[in-house]
Amino acid sequence: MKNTIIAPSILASDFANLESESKMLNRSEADWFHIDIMDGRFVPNISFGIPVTAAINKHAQKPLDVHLMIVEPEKYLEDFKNAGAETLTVHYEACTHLHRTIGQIKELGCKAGVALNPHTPVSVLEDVIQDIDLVCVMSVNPGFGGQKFIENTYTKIEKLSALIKESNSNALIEIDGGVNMDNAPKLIKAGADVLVAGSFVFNSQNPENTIKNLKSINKTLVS
Ligand SMILES: O=C(CO)[C@H](O)[C@H](O)COP(=O)(O)O
Repeated sequence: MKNTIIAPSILASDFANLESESKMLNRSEADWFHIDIMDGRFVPNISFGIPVTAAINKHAQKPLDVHLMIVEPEKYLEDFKNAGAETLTVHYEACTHLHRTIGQIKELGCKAGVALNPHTPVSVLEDVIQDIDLVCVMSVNPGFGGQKFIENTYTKIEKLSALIKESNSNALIEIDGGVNMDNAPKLIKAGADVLVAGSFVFNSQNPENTIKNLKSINKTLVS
């Protein structure tokens, strides 16, 4: 069984203690830092932006996976790259010229991700799937942490896995929203490569241990 990437979402962390939260993630078995950028326009919530991302990057010793839940993301790609982003994920629903935006991300030297809202079918990615490094499947409606996982996600992962395979794409499948120890094994079995977990990690008694438990799921699954 492949090694699942665990990307805790900073959105659920203690914003007054980002240095210690970052150090906890450095110590933990987390693979990436997931950074949720919300603009109050694409989604009905505002999180934080470029300076806070750069501040987290000062302490992070792992790649920053930056999820842009914003309109006109192409205007800010370079700023987020300079703030430390390794992966830049834009929303399909926010990009009129998605192919151009993907090209801009790659020209910056970042990995390119595309996120899909729950209502958006994976088939919209048919003509760009070979150009991207990651598909972020939203398993909640974006904008808030702590929401209930949408069960249709499993079917969507299966359809996306088939599309990736038939297109000879190397894109990773990332699942974002409502991920916990109950649904994570089924998500991995369905084909998820990256699990984003916010409240399940940061609201737990021992976040480091919770990350360890998520990371160890692979070992319990028969390949
Ligand atoms: O993108 C997001 C919300 O738009 C968050 O990353 C996502 O909701 C993860 O948080 P949680 O694990 O608490 O559901």
